[in-house]
Parts: sequence; structure tokens; C-alpha cells
Amino acid sequence: MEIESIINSVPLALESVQVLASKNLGTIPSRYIRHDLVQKVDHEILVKEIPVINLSKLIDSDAGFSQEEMDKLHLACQEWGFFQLVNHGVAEEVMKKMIEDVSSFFNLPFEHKKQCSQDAEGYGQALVFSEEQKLDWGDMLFLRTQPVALRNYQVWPAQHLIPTFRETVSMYSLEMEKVRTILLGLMAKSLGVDEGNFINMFRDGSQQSMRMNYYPPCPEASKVLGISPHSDATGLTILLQLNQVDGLQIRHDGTWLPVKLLPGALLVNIGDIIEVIPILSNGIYKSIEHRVIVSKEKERISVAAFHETHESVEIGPLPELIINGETAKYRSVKNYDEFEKIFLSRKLDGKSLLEFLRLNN
Ligand SMILES: O=C(O)CCC(=O)C(=O)O
Ligand SMILES: [Fe+2]
Repeated sequence: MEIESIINSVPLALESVQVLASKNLGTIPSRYIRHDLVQKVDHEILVKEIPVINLSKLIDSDAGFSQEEMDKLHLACQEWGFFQLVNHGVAEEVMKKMIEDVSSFFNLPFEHKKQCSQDAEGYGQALVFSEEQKLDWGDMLFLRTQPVALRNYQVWPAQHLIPTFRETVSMYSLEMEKVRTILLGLMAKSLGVDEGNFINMFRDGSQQSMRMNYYPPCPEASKVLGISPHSDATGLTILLQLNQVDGLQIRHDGTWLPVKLLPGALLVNIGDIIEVIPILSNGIYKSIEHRVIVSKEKERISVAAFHETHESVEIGPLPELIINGETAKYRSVKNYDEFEKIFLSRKLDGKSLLEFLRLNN
């Protein structure tokens, strides 16, 4: 299908999963049930843990720089596409406020949350374009957070309902940008590419958005997914798990590996954009598929902060890289805005966005 016709698809209206869950139904509508879902995890794989990177060992600090930690980071980006980040330097107070205010949002009465609804932004569910498509067991609040001029406060919770929400998200947003920039610099070093150039692609004015996810408990938890398998159509994602309830699984060595997050850790993953733009990683760093399973008893809340390339950056193989007889592996997309439109208008389906852009040559 051509890019233009995909962009013009219209999403279907969906019900809030939190409202549905509050009805305490014994069984749930069939549109959430996935008959082919394999949730059983191979016990062998449970001994595997995704890499943990200690950021204080990678920046000038009392701990000193550790080449060993740097090698671990490189391997994590190459072989896992995911890592946990500890000693990341984000102020505890900011994390605490973020946990409080985002939880408060999902605890608001539905009528109040609904005021934040709008098509692709604000409160709602993952966009769905056909009656056949399975639904995810979760609601979300999707906000554009940077640059500030792109914020649409209409879809943010009203000031009188959660007075500190704006300030908290603003502070957290800047902390995430700091972590992003440090990590990109380290990745550039590991890849042996120009650090300034790499960071410049994500310079001031680049977009950051946050997807705040709420997964209610589900009476048929083993038959649903909180989020369908997907890879993130972004540059770099930094995820905060708010309430110590695990549920994320990543595709690793052909199976789904559950992620056990350490308290206070952030989870970082490589998005499609870093995989696609050869100058960023020449395909060395991988954007990995992941999904979310839900619990029968406990709700789960997470915040994914997505970091994009600057609007002036074309997403696709750069001409100067098509050297030594190599051909472009992907169609180019003008910039992140267009990339996002294509992403939003397609159902979450593994790494199909990259497949869609791949050139068969
Ligand atoms: O809730 C999670 O752990 C993952 C969320 C996620 O994958 C996303 O928002 O893209
Ligand atoms: Fe994701």
C-alpha cells in the first residue's frame, strides 16, 4: 500500500479498558481474547536477565570511567536492544512525583480522564482500524512533551484536578532528555562514529513524547496482551515502571523473555529509527520486539518516553553511506513527522513497519 493512503485511514472508537475491568465481569469480550497466545515461558530462559548498565561508571564521576561497562553497553545495544539503567542520576524526588501524578491521573473518575481524549493524542487506547483486529488490555495517555511549543495542554489533565502534573512532567521530561543525550554520546563512542554528529540528530527542538500506560487487572489475564508485539517507531525509548509490577516481555533468541526490573531502574531500548539510519548504527544496534502481559490481580502502570530525531533529519539511508556498491535497504521517509504518521496508521504488528519500508533489492 502507498504511504498516502495509509496515512488517511480512520481509527475505530473503543471502550476504556479500565472502565470495562471495573465492571468485574467473569469473562471479557472476545475481541481481547487471543487464542494463539503462548504465555508459557521456557524455564531455561528465566535464568537469563537483560543487561544492567551502571551509568555512574560511564560518566566522569568518583566511580571513574569503566571500559568494561562501556563494552557491556555496546553488547546490550547490539544483542539485546534493551538494557536496564541504574545510577542514572535522575533525582529521586522527580521520579517520586512522576509516580504520584501519573497514578493520580489514572485514578481520576472516567469523566475527567475522558476530557483529555483526542484522536492520536491524549487519553484513549492504541489506534485500531479494523473490526477483526484484537484489542490490547490497556488504556493510555499519550502526550507530546518536547519541544514545549508542541504541547497540547487541552489533552493534559486539568490544572485543578492534578495541580502539579505539568510541572512534574516538565521536570521529568528534561531529565529524560539529559539521559538520552548522555546515552547517545556513549553509543556514538561505542560505534566509533562522530559523537557530535550523532547527538546533533537529536538536538534541541527534537520531539519527545510520552505514552503513559495503564493495564488493569484482567480476569482472563493469560489470554490477553496489554500491548501487542511491536518495536518502537522512535529513536530511543526510556521506560519507567511505576508500581513495581512486571509485565514487559522482549523477543530474545526466538522466545519471549520477561523483564524483571530492578527498583529505581529505567529501562532503555533502541527504536526503529536508530536501526534504520545507517549513520546511526549501520544496522548494528537493533530495535527489538516487545509486548506486555497483564496480571489477574494487580494493575500495572508504566511511562515510555520516546525520543525522536530532529525534523530536519531524513529517516533513511544517507546517500554518502551507499558506498562500496552497497544499496539502500530502506525507503526514505522525509522526517520523523511522516514516520510517525505511518506508524500511527498501522496496527502494532511486530517489526512490520521496518518490513514495510524495506526495499527488496
Ligand atoms: O508498559 C511497558 O512496559 C511497555 C510499554 C511499551 O512498549 C510502549 O509504550 O511502547
Ligand atoms: Fe514499546
